[in-house]
Amino acid sequence: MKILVLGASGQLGNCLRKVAEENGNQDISFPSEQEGNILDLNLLDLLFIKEKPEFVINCAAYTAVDKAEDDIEICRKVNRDGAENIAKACLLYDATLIHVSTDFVFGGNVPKILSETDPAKPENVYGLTKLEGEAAISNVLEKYFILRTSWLYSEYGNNFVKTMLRLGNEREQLGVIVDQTGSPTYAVDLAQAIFDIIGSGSNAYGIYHYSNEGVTSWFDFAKSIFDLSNTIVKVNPVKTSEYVTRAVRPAYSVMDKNKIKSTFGIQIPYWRESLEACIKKLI
Ligand SMILES: NC(=O)C1=CN([C@@H]2O[C@H](COP(=O)(O)OP(=O)(O)OC[C@H]3O[C@@H](n4cnc5c(N)ncnc54)[C@H](OP(=O)(O)O)[C@@H]3O)[C@@H](O)[C@H]2O)C=CC1
Ligand SMILES: Cc1cn([C@H]2C[C@H](O)[C@@H](COP(=O)(O)OP(=O)(O)O[C@H]3O[C@@H](C)C(=O)[C@@H](O)[C@H]3O)O2)c(=O)[nH]c1=O
Repeated sequence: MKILVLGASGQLGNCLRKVAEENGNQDISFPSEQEGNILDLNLLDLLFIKEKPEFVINCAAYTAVDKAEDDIEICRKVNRDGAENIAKACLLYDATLIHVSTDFVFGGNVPKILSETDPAKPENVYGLTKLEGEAAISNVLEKYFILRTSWLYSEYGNNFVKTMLRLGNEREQLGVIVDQTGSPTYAVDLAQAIFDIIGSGSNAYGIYHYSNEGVTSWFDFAKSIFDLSNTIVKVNPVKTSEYVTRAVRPAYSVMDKNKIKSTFGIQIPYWRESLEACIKKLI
């Protein structure tokens, strides 16, 4: 089963590489951003001809949520046009696309657990362009799995866990938002779930939600990061209104995972247990 990973040098790309190595999967390629620039259709064409993938995993994205507010054009190019380019290549070469999207497609103004059929209503540029990417894929292709995930972290790349560990060692106290609720996701768990979907041989194409089990706030998440890493730092709960950011973030973005669990028989770890596993690798 030949697999091609795009956006391979990012956080999730690195986790896919690590899990593939651990699983002994060698039939997978991880081209660099130059070899696999998703904005270049000719380059994608050559890559698909060379690799002949049956599955393509798209991890490439513009993920700087605040910066995106002032950088709409490039953000949309990567998150919408890039996704569309990959879908077109998948259609042409008969590959199945696994694309990663986000809880930020939801506005999060209502404290309701969100299923795949709930209406999306993004409140920031990043979420909007990711939603446009989802639509572009479903307009072009039938054979796709879109996995919406949330609050991704791992030992690779930039993420909230690594930021907290750094700030916790630099400062005596920190303010962390207490009124945004969601579910953290260890990118290694997501990587394994992606391989499970490929391995299932299922053709139940469509949109799926995946995060770790359980619900928390950024404040409680930060407290757990410091507890599990034995970092001594005072964490002060702050309200969203007191912590000014360029982009608006959802107040409540907890996603229902029943569809992915029942369709593929995937078992999802509880967020704190996965966090512990990640912290052990980081300290
Ligand atoms: N991080 C998170 O908290 C969450 C992420 N997601 C989604 O998960 C997916 C993976 O995220 P994550 O691994 O954390 O993101 P990263 O930002 O770590 O990785 C994205 C990668 O895509 C690359 N990239 C950007 N533009 C292009 C391009 N034109 N061609 C090829 N590659 C490109 C980036 O390169 P460079 O760094 O050089 O720009 C980077 O290596 C994304 O789709 C994201 O939207 C969903 C929910 C939460
Ligand atoms: C660094 C820091 C952040 N925060 C808040 C700001 C924000 O509401 C929240 C998370 O901030 P970050 O900038 O780390 O994460 P952010 O970029 O908002 O994370 C999002 O990334 C995109 C790509 C997604 O798809 C989302 O699922 C989500 O993971 O924590 C604090 O309250 N205190 C702090 O010291």
